[in-house]
Amino acid sequence: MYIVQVASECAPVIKAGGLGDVVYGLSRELENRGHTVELILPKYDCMRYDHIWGLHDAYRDLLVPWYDGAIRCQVDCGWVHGRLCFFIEPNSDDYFFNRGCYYGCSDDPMRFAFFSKAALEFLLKSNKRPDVIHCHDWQTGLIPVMLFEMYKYHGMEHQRVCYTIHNFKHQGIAGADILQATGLNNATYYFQDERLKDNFNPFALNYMKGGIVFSNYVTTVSPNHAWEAHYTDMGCGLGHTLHLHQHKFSGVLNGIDYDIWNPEIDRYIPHPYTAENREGKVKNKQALRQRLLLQDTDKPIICYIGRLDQQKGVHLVHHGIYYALQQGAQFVLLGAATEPGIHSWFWHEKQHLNNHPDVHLELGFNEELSHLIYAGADMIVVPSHYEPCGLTQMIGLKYGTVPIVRGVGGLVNTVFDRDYDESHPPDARNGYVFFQTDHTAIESAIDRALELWQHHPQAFAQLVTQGMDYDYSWNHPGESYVAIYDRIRHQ
Ligand SMILES: Nc1ncnc2c1ncn2[C@@H]1O[C@H](COP(=O)(O)OP(=O)(O)O[C@H]2O[C@H](CO)[C@@H](O)[C@H](O)[C@H]2O)[C@@H](O)[C@H]1O
Repeated sequence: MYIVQVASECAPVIKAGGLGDVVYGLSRELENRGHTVELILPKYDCMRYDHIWGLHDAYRDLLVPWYDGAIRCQVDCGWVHGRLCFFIEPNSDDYFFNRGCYYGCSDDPMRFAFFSKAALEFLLKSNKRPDVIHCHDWQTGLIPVMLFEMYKYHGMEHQRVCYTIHNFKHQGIAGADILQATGLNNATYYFQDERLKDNFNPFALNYMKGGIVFSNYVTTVSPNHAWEAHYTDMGCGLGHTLHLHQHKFSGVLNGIDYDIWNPEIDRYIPHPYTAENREGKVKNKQALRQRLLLQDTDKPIICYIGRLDQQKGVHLVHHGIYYALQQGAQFVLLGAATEPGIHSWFWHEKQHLNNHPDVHLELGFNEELSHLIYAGADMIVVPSHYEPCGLTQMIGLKYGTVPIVRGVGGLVNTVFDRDYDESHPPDARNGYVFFQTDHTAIESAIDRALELWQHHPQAFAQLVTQGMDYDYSWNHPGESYVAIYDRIRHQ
């Protein structure tokens, strides 16, 4: 099969969070299975060019119709750790992707509508006719809309779209001008309940809703979150739309790329280790302390790695830091906030705790450091408010870092409480789960983990082994996506 992934991120060249990991990991798995995969991405000025090999011109003078005229684009192509990627660079005064950031601009809906249009135009003009176009998140929600309303009539009638939602919170909301810009026009047609009209704001168009309505198949990134999005407020207003399209909607649990996230071969950690021999993990813990200037004591290290966002339960992360210190543990946090309020909150905490020998808060994005933290910490907290899948708990498991998670979304599908999970026998449990959002809930889960670490080291080691034995590779999800592609290809 010939599959084209269109997304706003692909790790490690463009990574703001888990979307990048998934786009890269799934693409590699599909190629390993013998399929042809290409990726279409924006050419951001701030992406990691050091991760692209052989960047060269692929298509010059791609004229992308936009409003009444056209924007001239250049498409470059190169390999990102073996994946063939096409990067779209528009030449216009809008500087869509030359902003020094991936997201966070007031015209984001316009920027990514343009990217979606350009991606389709590139496929059309370069005569690429994939069996499946796999689109991700709101940024590419307009692709199936434009494909089936416009491009289908210009030679792309056989292409099918699989649309994956990684985060229902961000849906891409725009006004009627987007219809003129993209050439979809016909406002009366698109401002219909069964098309793009936002379910709550009658004057707005919703890209993600468009993605759900027009795609041949829709997934989100875990079975439990598929249920939550359909039946609870976690669908952020799209529950009814999902209900109407339930025949083509399901949850596929993400995988982890074990070529990148694997303590046996991880090039960012000084001491490799395996589930059977974890001496390296002890040394990585020392290396982590040295790197972050933490005191060398006989204490467990609890970590948090992730975006600092309401989604991630920041108030519980914050409480977790102080509670861990109070209970005699060390704490390491690596996170970046886009919301100014959260950023300044954690920045002040960092100043406040700066001279504390048992805690380090690293505010910013640092891929290399994240590997050392996964390898050196004993436990990882993921107290999310909601979590479509969650990768950090799965990476933690692979690195023998016991997850302490809130029982929501994909966390429920991947972490099984050592003491209370009744659906798994004791030798298949791998972490700690709490459900409420108050302080007591996370405290009691941390207490249980620390108690085991401090007083029953052998049982803790056994729990680590059980976690490391789990297979959250792309193997199973890869199979599921191929089945979905096969199903829609023959429609
Ligand atoms: N400051 C930092 N420095 C270095 N690395 C950092 C970092 N902050 C985060 N990361 C890395 O980014 C990834 C984050 O994964 P998450 O599952 O938390 O994704 P996120 O919430 O962004 O995305 C959404 O998409 C993913 C993928 O579908 C879903 O798992 C998730 O639930 C959903 O919210 C991990 O690889 C982590 O190590």
